[in-house]
Amino acid sequence: MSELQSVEAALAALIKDVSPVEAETLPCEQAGRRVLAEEVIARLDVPPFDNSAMDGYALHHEDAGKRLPIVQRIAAGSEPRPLSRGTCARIFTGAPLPPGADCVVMQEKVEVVDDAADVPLQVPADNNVRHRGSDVAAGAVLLEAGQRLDAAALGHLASQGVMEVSVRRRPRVALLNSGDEIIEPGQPLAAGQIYNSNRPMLKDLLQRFGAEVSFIASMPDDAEGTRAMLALAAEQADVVVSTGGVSVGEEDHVKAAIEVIGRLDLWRLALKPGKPLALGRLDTSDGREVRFVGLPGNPVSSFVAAWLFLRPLMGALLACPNLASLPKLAAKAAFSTRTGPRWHYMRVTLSMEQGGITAHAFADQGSGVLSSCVGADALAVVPADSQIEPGDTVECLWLRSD
Ligand SMILES: Nc1nc2c(c(=O)[nH]1)N[C@H]1C(S)=C(S)[C@@H](COP(=O)(O)OP(=O)(O)OC[C@H]3O[C@@H](n4cnc5c(N)ncnc54)[C@H](O)[C@@H]3O)O[C@H]1N2
Ligand code: MOO
Repeated sequence: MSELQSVEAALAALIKDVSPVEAETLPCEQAGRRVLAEEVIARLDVPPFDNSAMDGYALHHEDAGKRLPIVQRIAAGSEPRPLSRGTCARIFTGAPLPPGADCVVMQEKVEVVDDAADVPLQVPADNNVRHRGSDVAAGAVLLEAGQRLDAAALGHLASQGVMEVSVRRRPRVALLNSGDEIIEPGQPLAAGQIYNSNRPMLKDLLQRFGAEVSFIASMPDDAEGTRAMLALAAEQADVVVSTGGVSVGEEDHVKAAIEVIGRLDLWRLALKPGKPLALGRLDTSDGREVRFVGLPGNPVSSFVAAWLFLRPLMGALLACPNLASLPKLAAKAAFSTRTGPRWHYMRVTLSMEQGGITAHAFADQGSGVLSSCVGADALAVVPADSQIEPGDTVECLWLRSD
């Protein structure tokens, strides 16, 4: 396993044969950000009746240009009477159109004289009318299976009177970190120690990708303790994620532990940052096989590899196509760089400039420099053994989506 593996090959190995987690039924108000396990079919036409898009006057378009007596007043929520030709109805936004009317003139364009309305000369049929079923037709697919329930999707469900939905349960992830030098915020720093930045960062990313972080622990920097903690973590979770301890030093026990108590599928990628990433599996006492992702300890390596690997892994477990890959966009580089044998995933901010999108690289792209991830809009992907000059086009992976 000395060859560097491609990101593509590693991702394919990671999600191969991953089965989606089970479905559960949840009230809609608890289902935000969850992924639909089944498609939802519309029960109702939306809007359920023809209605007015404006506060104004409803009439038949052939009565345009006349002075029309105002013969009824239709508020939202009321049931209109049929409208005779040569008359009009005062109507409000969202109120049902009366039978016999086919258009609405907004009140700003109408002169009211006594109990009659002078309407403009030309009013096309359908003017300011929202037709029954124009948004959603009953029987049509309202939302597809695999759709993440964002704000608009939740509104769409409510517009149908839907109160509960079948969604994937959140995949349970055990999050471990290695390194005796790593301590938690709240404790004073002794010489040589650093705070655990990867734990809250990875926890937040995992939750954002749809996971429940069900178990969090630190692994001791020894072989036996590392094996015991990995085995315990696997019992609690669908996926075990660790950070640190996957490189080549004799203090790096994680990869070796996986080789003893589980199986190592792949190690070392042509990826900068993130080279020593390790992928494998662990067996549990109840006969389950749990995926293992060993992220490198350098904070930036963990951050980048989480976007590249943990997000699509959650996509496979949740059967959610949007999580399978990051949105791509082409940008003009505002930087120069040269790569060696690894593909470089550079943290960039994006700006709109004449001629399109420009990518600005953070000045220090070191894998320990976490400030290069704060405020990053995208990862600019620079292939191995290549050179980028300002103005060259680079492919960027957008980090602002779910
Ligand atoms: N001789 C070699 N040394 C290294 C190689 C190599 O190929 N040959 N690879 C380097 C690369 S690339 C990376 S990336 C790192 C990854 O190593 P590990 O995954 O074993 O990570 P650690 O050694 O445990 O830690 C690396 C670095 O990150 C800090 N760290 C670790 N965990 C956390 C945490 N939870 N929060 C904040 N910071 C953390 C740790 O203190 C180290 O500074 O290996 C290179 N070495
Ligand atoms: O792969 Mo390491 O992440 O370059 O520092």
